Amino acid sequence: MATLAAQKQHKVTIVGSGNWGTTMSKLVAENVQANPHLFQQTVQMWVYEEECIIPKGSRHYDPSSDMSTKPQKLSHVINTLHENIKYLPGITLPSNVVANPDLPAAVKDSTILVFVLPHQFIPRVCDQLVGHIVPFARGICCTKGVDVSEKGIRLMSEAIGMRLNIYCGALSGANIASEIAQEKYSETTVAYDPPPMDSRHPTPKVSPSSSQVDLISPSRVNPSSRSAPLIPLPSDYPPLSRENIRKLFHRPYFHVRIVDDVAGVSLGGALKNIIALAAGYVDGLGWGDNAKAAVMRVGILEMVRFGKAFFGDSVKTGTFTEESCGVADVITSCMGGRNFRCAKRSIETGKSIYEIEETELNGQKLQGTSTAHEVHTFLKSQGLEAEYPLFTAVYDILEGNVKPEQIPELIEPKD
Ligand SMILES: NC(=O)C1=CN([C@@H]2O[C@H](COP(=O)(O)OP(=O)(O)OC[C@H]3O[C@@H](n4cnc5c(N)ncnc54)[C@H](O)[C@@H]3O)[C@@H](O)[C@H]2O)C=CC1
Ligand SMILES: O=C(CO)COP(=O)(O)O
Repeated sequence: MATLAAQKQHKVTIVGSGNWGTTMSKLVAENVQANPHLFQQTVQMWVYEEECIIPKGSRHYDPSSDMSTKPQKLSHVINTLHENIKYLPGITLPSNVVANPDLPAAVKDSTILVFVLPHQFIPRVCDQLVGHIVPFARGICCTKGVDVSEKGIRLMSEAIGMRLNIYCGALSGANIASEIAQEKYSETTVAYDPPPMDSRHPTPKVSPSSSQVDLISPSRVNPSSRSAPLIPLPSDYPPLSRENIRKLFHRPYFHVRIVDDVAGVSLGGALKNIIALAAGYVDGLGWGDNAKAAVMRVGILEMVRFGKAFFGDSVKTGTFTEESCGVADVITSCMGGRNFRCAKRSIETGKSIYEIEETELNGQKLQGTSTAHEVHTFLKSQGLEAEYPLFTAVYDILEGNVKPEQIPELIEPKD
């Protein structure tokens, strides 16, 4: 009788440890415990190291302890208290989450890399990963943003995949981290559609003329241009099928739907942050829910138009309208997200949104402000700013070119 090859387990590293990164570490760590045949039991969480001190309001505050009186390394505090007191206070992490400030050590031998960094840090962190990951690793990008350069626009999952020469899917949804950390029900969308290529299948051919990130279509970086063919997953690992990826993320309180539209999922997460800023502005003006609904409506139309215009047939309209990563994320982000709250506060206080981010977010980062700039840079390069009046209005408000009070006239269709 034939014996089955000994199966290895996948090692998972969460690259990031902010508000969402720490929440992802918690739920992934719960799932690896539930699936020991698929996943190694320790989940590494890479921490961008900094010093912190336990604040007075914390349940861990103890004036007789060094941690409450002298600055300590954040990774040490997380591993000692099993709590990220800075970015996810009040939530106990499973003991199999190990905070690690050493990036190469954190990703060593990991076959699954879950990227949860603010998008501005992705390129640099990926550059630091080159040569330190196994070549057959797979990525899932939970970061919300886009990557714009003089070469064009690409998804963060593409930016990761092309820099590291790995397949990278995306996870995005109506997912305010603090609610999920408290195990309140939510849904998410995972875009995962890898080429059929474990060692039982041939590696897909890549055109020899492809020249990595330099190859661009008229409007965007060509996602299929890679420096080398993808490396198949060795057959002694469990397959990284959709079902097994679902097992990594699905929890009773975090319901996963898997689709194949990486562009739609990624763009929903990135562009809703611009819409949330607009919603924050009109709410800060005291204009009420109808005004908020109006900017959400226009923003959703621009989101779909943007996807179709620049990502073509790879984007499905239904991803925006039917999945958590689309309209649902716009709604939750325009009710309670950080971009919404900070834009609103900036109107209420008369301070710039950058000052609000600096003084009120305790190190957490907004993604909408830089995304508005990046999307504007890209649209301008295409001469298409006027086709996206809400995205353009948010950019112009951030730049001080127009006032939030002008939003209604700015988004009114022009004959
Ligand atoms: N917080 C949320 O509710 C959700 C966030 N997201 C997305 O997840 C991504 C990550 O956000 P969060 O985890 O919330 O982060 P965060 O905004 O809470 O924290 C900022 C993180 O950036 C790190 N950092 C600071 N400087 C750095 C540097 N130079 N290099 C690398 N890292 C540095 C900090 O250590 C911290 O971990 C973003 O794209 C965000 O849009 C997605 C869904 C929900
Ligand atoms: O992406 C989010 C909810 O899905 C969180 O949005 P903020 O970054 O605006 O808090």
